[in-house]
Amino acid sequence: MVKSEVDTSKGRRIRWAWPAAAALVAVLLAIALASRGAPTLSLLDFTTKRCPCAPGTHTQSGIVEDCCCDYKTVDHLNEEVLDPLLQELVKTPFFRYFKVKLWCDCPFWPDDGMCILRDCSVCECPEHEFPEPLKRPSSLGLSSDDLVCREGKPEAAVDRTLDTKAFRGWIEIDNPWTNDDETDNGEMTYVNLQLNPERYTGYTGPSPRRIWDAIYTENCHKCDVKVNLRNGVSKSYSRYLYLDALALAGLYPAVSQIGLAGCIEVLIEMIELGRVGYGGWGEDPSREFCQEKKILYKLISGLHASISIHIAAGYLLDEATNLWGQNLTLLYDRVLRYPDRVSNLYFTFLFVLRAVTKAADYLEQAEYDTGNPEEDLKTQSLMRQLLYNPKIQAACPLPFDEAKLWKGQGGPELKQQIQRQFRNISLCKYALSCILSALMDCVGCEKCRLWGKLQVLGLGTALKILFSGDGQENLAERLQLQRNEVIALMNLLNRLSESVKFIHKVGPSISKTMGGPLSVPTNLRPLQRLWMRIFG
Ligand SMILES: Cc1cc2nc3c(=O)[nH]c(=O)nc-3n(C[C@H](O)[C@H](O)[C@H](O)COP(=O)(O)OP(=O)(O)OC[C@H]3O[C@@H](n4cnc5c(N)ncnc54)[C@H](O)[C@@H]3O)c2cc1C
Repeated sequence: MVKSEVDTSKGRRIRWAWPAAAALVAVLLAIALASRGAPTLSLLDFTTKRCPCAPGTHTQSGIVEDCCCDYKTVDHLNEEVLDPLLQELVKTPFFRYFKVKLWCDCPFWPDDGMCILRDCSVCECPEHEFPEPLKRPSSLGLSSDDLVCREGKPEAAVDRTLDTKAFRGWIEIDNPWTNDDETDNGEMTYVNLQLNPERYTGYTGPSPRRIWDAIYTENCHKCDVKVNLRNGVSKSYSRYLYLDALALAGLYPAVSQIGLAGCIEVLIEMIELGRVGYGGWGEDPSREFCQEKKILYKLISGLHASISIHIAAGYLLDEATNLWGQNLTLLYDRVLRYPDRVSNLYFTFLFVLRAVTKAADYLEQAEYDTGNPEEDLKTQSLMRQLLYNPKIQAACPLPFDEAKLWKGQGGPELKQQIQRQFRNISLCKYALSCILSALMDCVGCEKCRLWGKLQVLGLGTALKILFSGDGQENLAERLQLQRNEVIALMNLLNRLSESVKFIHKVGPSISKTMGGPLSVPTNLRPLQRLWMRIFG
């Protein structure tokens, strides 16, 4: 009897609940459909309105979070314009060689990384296969057929005394944004990237885990700057030394890193403190700091997702038969089931694309000289097609709005605040590039280290372009990029473009088979799942 009463009351509750739930669902669906049906920013909107820099959601529809283009447009542009151009571009002699220091000491902990595959090792370029003008400006140049490295060949020493002469207008000085000394030719080697695809290498376990952990936990908060003045006075500052101000004051040559353990410690010998131009020592900007930190996190997460996607796209399925193919389970487990990682990949892609288009005038004027006029003309033409592409300009003219993102509430303090924030990100950029670059020396797998270094340099270059000043004005005159930075930037864009293309192609069907993104747990009731699908 009692039981029956309970059942009855339950039944009543259910009967009551359904009409209410149905009404609720109807309302929610109407709202959801209205918001989904609402036009995303059209091409025209971009030309007439300010970029919304959408707060976005972590679903792969609508506007990419903190960016100015929607997913659909990005996929479309990538497929139609970016991917075909980039695929061609990275094959050109100019973009397929990368100068890198492969044998490095880890400044943080002894290298315990073990690489289990032959694929871990990098094919370096024998001297005779490296484009002549990169060695001697007077040489005749090689046909594209000669520019082929053969995998498995022993590393050969290359003549490294060439870059400054071969690339007029390109500056070959030590890059303060990286941990490597680019002028140290004795340690640098040239690598043909085409022969060293980024794919599965078998580098797993505690070593890469520790590096990723370090990458995610390092941030600008930990950057202490120690300043030793000539007069013997030593001062410590917590990250608020404006390194950009020092750069402007021409003090970078006097800056030397004296240690990288956990933070950046910089020894600056200055004749007089007064030489530090505008800005000087800053006050605590921590209140404005989180947005920049968020951006840096998203960039790293996007890059990490891209690396995982390349591992999944080129996986050694059967070592015995050397069978390579796609590992879609890995793709799902590491990337697709986390919508934020996918969204961070799109964010990073748009961020780097914005840097490339922002530096269009500079990149167009740069010399792409490898001594093979035919190939070099092709490189230049591909760059132009990419930099001034009407489809990109119409559909996604401002992939990421670096100025808008840090905009405050307005008023007279606005400009000052933006300037301060630019300096923060500059310092962050320094920390990011420097620490990440140093961490790359701890990557135990050579091929992973190659691509890690290239992509970190590419990210650092994008940050440098976007935040070297506070506007577009005279960027081409102000900006100075090294050849290797441009190579890294465009190859990074290509890596990201390939990743976006791959998940756009296979993502939806895999998510369907594997059960959708993690944010919608499978143990939820249908209504709860519907709610989560609509509102995240
Ligand atoms: C610089 C670098 C380059 C590498 N290149 C290669 C390569 O070319 N080929 C190769 O086979 N291996 C490469 N590896 C190793 C590879 O990235 C993985 O570390 C390895 O495959 C082990 O994967 P895992 O499943 O332990 O997760 P990992 O990818 O190592 O991830 C570690 C942890 O980070 C978090 N995480 C993972 N992805 C994201 C994301 N997108 N955003 C936020 N958090 C995330 C998760 O908590 C995860 O458990 C590289 C490693 C490094 C550090």
